[in-house]
Amino acid sequence: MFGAVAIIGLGLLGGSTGLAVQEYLPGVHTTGYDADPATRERARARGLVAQVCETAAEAVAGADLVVFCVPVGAMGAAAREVAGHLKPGVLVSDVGSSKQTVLSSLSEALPGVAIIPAHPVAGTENSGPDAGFASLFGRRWCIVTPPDDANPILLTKLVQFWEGLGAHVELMNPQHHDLVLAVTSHVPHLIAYTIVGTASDLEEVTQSEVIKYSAGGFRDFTRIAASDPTMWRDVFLSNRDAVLEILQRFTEDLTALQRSIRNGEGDRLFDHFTRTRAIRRSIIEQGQDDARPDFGRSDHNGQG
Ligand SMILES: NC(=O)C1=CN([C@@H]2O[C@H](COP(=O)(O)OP(=O)(O)OC[C@H]3O[C@@H](n4cnc5c(N)ncnc54)[C@H](O)[C@@H]3O)[C@@H](O)[C@H]2O)C=CC1
Ligand SMILES: O=C(O)C(=O)Cc1ccc(O)cc1
Repeated sequence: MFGAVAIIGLGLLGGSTGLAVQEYLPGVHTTGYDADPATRERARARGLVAQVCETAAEAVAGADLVVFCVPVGAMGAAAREVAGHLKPGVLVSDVGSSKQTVLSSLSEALPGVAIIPAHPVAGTENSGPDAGFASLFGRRWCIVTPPDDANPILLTKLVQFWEGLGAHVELMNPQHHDLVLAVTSHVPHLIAYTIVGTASDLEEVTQSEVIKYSAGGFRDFTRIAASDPTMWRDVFLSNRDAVLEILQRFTEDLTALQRSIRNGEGDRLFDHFTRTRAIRRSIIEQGQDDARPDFGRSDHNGQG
């Protein structure tokens, strides 16, 4: 296991990682840095890591593992700040929601350094240093995307690190990761951003009616559409090709449903909804629904 871990970016993911390491891997020393001074202050107050440093260079100086927990569009700039300050033999990783562009940004900024990106598929609509909690990763998937030439010892250590925080680990190539996450996460977020915007732009329906009568479906969309604007702007710009590919298919499928409604094709609608209901049921059977089982303590702060 790594002796010391540095976390760059102390928001939801960085804070949760720091808290989880301190709780579940107590022998591992944690340092951290965030570009925002107010976030560093909150990180100190909450004890997100053992030592909050004033520079990224100081945070990574003694680290065996450096985890970048910044928006995917900031990975390159954050990595450039630590170039030349890393310990020999260090492993650099991240938690970004897209993987191909992150791998190239980190590799460009840190030539010759071992880099193995990862994506814990765990989060909430909240962000910032007050949003993190230690059990975030419990029984959630963490997708690790090693480059072809990844050092197998460092890869094993990274897998053990995420397993130590309670995650199930799966290996995947970055390109496939980006396509899978485009359909399971990125496009669904875009759909939520769209429908909530559509409802708020309606002239015939007032804002207070939207709030008052928001039934389950719309409420769920508003939670997702409250997610961090910087993070999601970066996700869509960085995973552009896969998102556009899935959006194209989605639009075609939506048009087919639209046609069924216009033509009164009840059987087609019924068959489609029956198929999608089965998918939801198999997710629940595999224990992957949102009711997080009892990994760790009850320190989940009720968000998400
Ligand atoms: N929010 C979520 O549910 C999930 C997010 N992710 C990924 O995790 C990463 C972080 O997301 P969150 O923690 O949600 O965001 P966040 O907004 O809570 O935290 C990001 C932090 O990075 C800091 N930062 C930005 N640029 C920096 C730089 N150059 N150097 C140091 N600090 C810098 C910001 O000040 C902020 O505190 C993103 O790449 C996101 O795609 C992955 C899984 C879930
Ligand atoms: O809050 C939710 O429902 C999420 O979907 C959280 C989330 C956001 C981004 C990720 O890359 C992984 C998980």
